[in-house]
Amino acid sequence: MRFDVVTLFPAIFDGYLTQSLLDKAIVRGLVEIQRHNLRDWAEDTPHRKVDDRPFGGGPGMLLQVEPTVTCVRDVDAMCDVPARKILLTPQGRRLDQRLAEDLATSDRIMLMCGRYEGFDQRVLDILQPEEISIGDFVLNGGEVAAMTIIDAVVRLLPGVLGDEQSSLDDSFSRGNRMLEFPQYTRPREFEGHTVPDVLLSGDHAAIAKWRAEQSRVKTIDRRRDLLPENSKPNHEHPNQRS
Ligand SMILES: Nc1cc(-c2cccs2)n[nH]1
Repeated sequence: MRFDVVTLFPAIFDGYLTQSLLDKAIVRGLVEIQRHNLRDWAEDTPHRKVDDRPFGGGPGMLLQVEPTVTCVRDVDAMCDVPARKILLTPQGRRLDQRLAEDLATSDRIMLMCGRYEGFDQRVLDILQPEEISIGDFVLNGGEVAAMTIIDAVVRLLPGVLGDEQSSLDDSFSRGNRMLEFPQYTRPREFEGHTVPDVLLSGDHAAIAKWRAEQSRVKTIDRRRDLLPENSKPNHEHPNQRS
């Protein structure tokens, strides 16, 4: 899979691209990430200006339609595979695991990272990108949202996670809608906090049963909305926080 990131701040991605899982996936040729600085498409070369004040007044600046549309078209044409265009915005469809799994089936994704007050509306009208939000909060720019999408998608690509780290059993993966059961590792006791005996028993059936119950209780307690209608308890669970 290839990602093309359109951004005013390509350097923001420097450290992120060298983090181990992503770096290994790139080195192994499982993913390619290209950055494109929107300022390279500025008409006004001395100042490389790509933003301007909004018509009708109002705070802040908008990213102008001409450099943005020209940049996206040029980047799209850089490789034969057409890019699935995604614009990061708080107004977009909320990212969830199902959308991440859908994105992971794409051969090429272009991530358009806005700044300031966003893009001139004609960028959306002309390019018709998919608008995606990573949550109901406002960031200073789309770059963090873009990294979130890259992170959630790359780990789903075949071969990226070894079998022992498979994403198949993740919370939310492939329709799984239960929260994770508690996990423990050595030491067996720390400051009086011990590991549940069942996990030390070697009884795999009992362990699986315990883990399933722990997931169910935690999901009821924290994310009852994830449970299918027919399995929602109609009483307050003893662990239910008030
Ligand atoms: N979910 C989300 C996206 C964003 C931004 C994208 C671009 C500028 S701010 N904030 N929150």
